[in-house]
Amino acid sequence: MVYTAEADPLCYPGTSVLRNKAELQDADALDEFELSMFYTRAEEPLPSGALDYPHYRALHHHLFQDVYEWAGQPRTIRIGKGGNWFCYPEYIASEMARIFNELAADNYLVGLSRAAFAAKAAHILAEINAVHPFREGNGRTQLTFLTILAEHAGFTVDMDVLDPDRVMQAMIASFSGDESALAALIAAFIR
Ligand SMILES: Nc1ncnc2c1ncn2[C@@H]1O[C@H](COP(=O)(O)OP(=O)(O)OP(=O)(O)O)[C@@H](O)[C@H]1O
Repeated sequence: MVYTAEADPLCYPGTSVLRNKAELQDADALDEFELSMFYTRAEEPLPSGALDYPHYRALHHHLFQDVYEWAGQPRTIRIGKGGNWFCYPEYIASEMARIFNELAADNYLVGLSRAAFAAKAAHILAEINAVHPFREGNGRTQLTFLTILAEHAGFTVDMDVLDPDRVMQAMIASFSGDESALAALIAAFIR
């Protein structure tokens, strides 16, 4: 995913290719490697945790540990997409703590109807997306976390229902405060 970013020490000089463990300096080759390692790690048992920010970071670390030294660590530069700037790095920790406190206060969305779960999960995901804690891999960590959250709340999930383009459009709408499309997608994804 292409970002608007400040001059980025995580990239190879003069490029927008992120430094990576395989030392791939070609963007397409890195995308392919990243995707293949992501799928491999996503098939493995995921780190367990308390559905909190450390757990969220552990998920990102698990999924991207083969590709990036900084897997699981928050970004330190400002980034945005399509004209939307995400949370400034100095506020990431406090914002993520606030969001996960909200989730805990809501009993991790346990005991809700499908529609109510979907609406609240859409809100949590929209908030996490607006923070965008990592330099890369946010979307995939969001969906992995959503799966864990849904299963913890007693739903079964069908990842195949999630069309990547529709997820992205819904996520962009949520950035401007309209979480309805995201909630509808989540409602269709859980049973
Ligand atoms: N213009 C935008 N405004 C807000 N959010 C956006 C925008 N464009 C994309 N997103 C969201 O950003 C997330 C993608 O972030 P990132 O590229 O770090 O993740 P990824 O896992 O590497 O990529 P992808 O989700 O495309 O596989 C997705 O949730 C996507 O819907």
